Amino acid sequence: MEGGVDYLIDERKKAQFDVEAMKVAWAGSRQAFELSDRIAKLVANDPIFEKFSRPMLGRKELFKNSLRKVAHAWKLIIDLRLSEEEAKLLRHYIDEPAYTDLQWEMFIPAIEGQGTEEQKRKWLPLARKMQVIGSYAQTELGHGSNVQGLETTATFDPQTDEFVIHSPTLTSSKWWPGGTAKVSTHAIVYARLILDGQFHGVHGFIVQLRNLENHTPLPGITVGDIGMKFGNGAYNTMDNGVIRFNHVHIPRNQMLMRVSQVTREGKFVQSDVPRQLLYGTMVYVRQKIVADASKALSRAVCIATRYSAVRRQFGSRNGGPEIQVIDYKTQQSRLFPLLASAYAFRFVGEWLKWLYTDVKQRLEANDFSTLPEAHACTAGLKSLTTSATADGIEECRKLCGGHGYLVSSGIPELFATYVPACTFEGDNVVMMLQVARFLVKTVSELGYKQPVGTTAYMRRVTALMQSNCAVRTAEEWLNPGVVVEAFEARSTRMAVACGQRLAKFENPEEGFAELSADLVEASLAHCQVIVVSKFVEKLQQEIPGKGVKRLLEVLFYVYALFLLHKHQGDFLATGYLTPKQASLANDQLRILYSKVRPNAIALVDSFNHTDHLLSSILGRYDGNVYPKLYEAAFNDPFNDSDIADGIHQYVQPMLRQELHSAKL
Ligand SMILES: CCCCCCCCCCCCCCCCCCC/C=C/C(=O)SCCNC(=O)CCNC(=O)[C@H](O)C(C)(C)COP(=O)(O)OP(=O)(O)OC[C@H]1O[C@@H](n2cnc3c(N)ncnc32)[C@H](O)[C@@H]1OP(=O)(O)O
Ligand SMILES: Cc1cc2nc3c(=O)[nH]c(=O)nc-3n(C[C@H](O)[C@H](O)[C@H](O)COP(=O)(O)OP(=O)(O)OC[C@H]3O[C@@H](n4cnc5c(N)ncnc54)[C@H](O)[C@@H]3O)c2cc1C
Repeated sequence: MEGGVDYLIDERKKAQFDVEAMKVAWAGSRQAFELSDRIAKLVANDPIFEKFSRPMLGRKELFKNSLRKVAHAWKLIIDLRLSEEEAKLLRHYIDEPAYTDLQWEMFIPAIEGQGTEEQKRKWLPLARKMQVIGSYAQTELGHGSNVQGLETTATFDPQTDEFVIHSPTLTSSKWWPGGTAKVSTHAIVYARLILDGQFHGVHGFIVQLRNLENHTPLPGITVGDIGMKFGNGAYNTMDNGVIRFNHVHIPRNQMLMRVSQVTREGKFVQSDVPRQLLYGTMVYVRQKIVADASKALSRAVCIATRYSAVRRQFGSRNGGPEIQVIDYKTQQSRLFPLLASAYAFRFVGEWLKWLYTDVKQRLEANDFSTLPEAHACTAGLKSLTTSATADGIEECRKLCGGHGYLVSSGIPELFATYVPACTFEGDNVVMMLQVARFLVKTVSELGYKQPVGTTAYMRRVTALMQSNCAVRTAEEWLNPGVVVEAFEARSTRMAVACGQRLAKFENPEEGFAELSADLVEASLAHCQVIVVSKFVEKLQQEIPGKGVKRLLEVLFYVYALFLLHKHQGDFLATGYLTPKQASLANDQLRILYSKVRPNAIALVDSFNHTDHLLSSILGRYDGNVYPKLYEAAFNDPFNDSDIADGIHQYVQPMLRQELHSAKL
């Protein structure tokens, strides 16, 4: 058997649900599905957006090609009058990090969230028309996570009514800002505000970097690229920059002044707006990153699932077909939880978008009450989903065996592009420690303050601490209430235990540092409660289409019981489950895998990923893997000639024993 075309045709016949309806459930609505499908096809059919050859290009060629794609995309946006939502979908399907990500997802949101009305009126139209191109320059060579430790200074000069932006040390050089090395004309630069010799915290300043006529850096600005990053292609389409400022003057009205103001006289005025709003752009982007996780994981899972149905190993008797690797229970136990996670992250991402929209509206009306919860949720879910997705993509590579290591599998580039999400917008451990602070505070207030939002379950602290799981059979695990309660009890017990241990320290900060590894685990447990509960809430909604809801229920149980199995140490140590109950959960998990099995291909088809987006021979929709792998090998430019450069010079002298006289 040369190709897997027939295998995938057979697999699609096994589906026990309406795939078209599942596509709508995945997209969120019929309208969202149609929009997304239209833009996906627009990109797939446009040769300028070809990306299969990307990993073979050198850095300069790669970058220039990326600039061309953005220019073409921008032209399409104007010609086709695409809305902002459509433009962002276009970016998703083009699938290439570029300076526009920073322009649209950080520079513009930073001005929207931290600018005054006057600043918004001036800068937003320019940015939205791409008449200025902006980036987000926060991180420095010496500090990224510790924003309060940034060293760049913005000193007010009352003589000229200007701020002087300066990099006083090597470590204060801005380091990483995407889009900055070669493209952006402006950046939001985060710097320590100095007024009359006094430090007034870190603030954002709009700084022009380049001449708008000839694109050269302005006087006092040294700027360049920080160098090649992990993987060929991948994030190297982005020009991450280094910037040094040598006493660069900017007008006073280019400090983002919604949170605090500096008057003409150089006086600092703190408004009623909490200082944390300066971090608002990161809350916005973390929410986007959560939404992005399901997209990335679903791509890897789609490739690994299709290939697992095509690939056969062992079990042949008398020359008959071998076993499809997807039928191995070990393959299922590694793959199906990732499939279920993609759906879980899709739904929690949808909810987080709602939460963010709600917070944004409140912030605009100067209601800051839900900001701590939004910060904890975005930080925690960003950490949970990106870590699981990065690990999941790598697991998908292994699920594809040796061929998964080929660039043409599509997985190496996806992995290389995706993994920095565990670090940027907040290192994942640092983010979980933020959740920990929120949890510790919630637990310490339990005696007199009702927890709300995602910690509301801790109102039942007494019951969750005292009652134990009642499951007696594997079947009894198929109850959403039972499953959610198990996660809530484990999380509450872990958080309360941390709180009790912290109370023994005289210095709370010392205690927090000492117990930080346990606190991270408690935070993860809490974030898992959120993901599991939001999946259940999704299932409580009306979900049309034959068999769709039933399959989503199966995936919910797979996701939750897989986590329970993986973290059974926590569930047992906190005393909520007995070893027997944990073992019953695992028995149920095996039954669930057999329910997923006939639907696996249809479930990944429901992501509606085009072959262009997957850019994978192993994950091709038609399953025609082997002929295409063979064809691609001989199409590789390395195979242009039978005799590679260097063979005559370095190999033949060795074969002839003439190496000592050869010119090397
Ligand atoms: C072709 C045309 C196409 C057009 C369309 C294009 C569209 C493109 C679409 C693209 C989609 C892709 C989307 C993704 C793009 C992403 C690109 C990413 C590139 C990467 C960028 C970056 O990485 S930017 C830099 C990010 N840096 C960080 O995240 C730093 C992390 N550190 C921190 O956030 C903080 O310093 C901290 C959280 C660690 C806090 O430290 P510390 O304790 O020192 O804090 P403070 O003392 O300052 O404050 C404590 C107090 O504040 C609370 N708090 C902290 N953060 C927040 C917050 N964000 N919001 C609210 N509250 C916060 C904290 O909990 C404390 O509260 P207490 O109550 O006092 O405890
Ligand atoms: C591809 C990419 C694009 C980026 N784009 C931008 C951009 O456009 N603009 C921008 O401003 N920045 C950008 N960044 C920078 C990014 O935001 C930072 O790298 C990130 O915030 C992490 O900070 P750091 O590098 O200082 O890590 P560090 O904080 O130095 O982390 C190193 C290690 O220390 C640990 N650690 C640090 N603090 C603590 C703590 N308190 N407790 C326990 N452990 C701790 C971390 O867990 C990690 O293991 C980008 C980064 C990447 C990789």
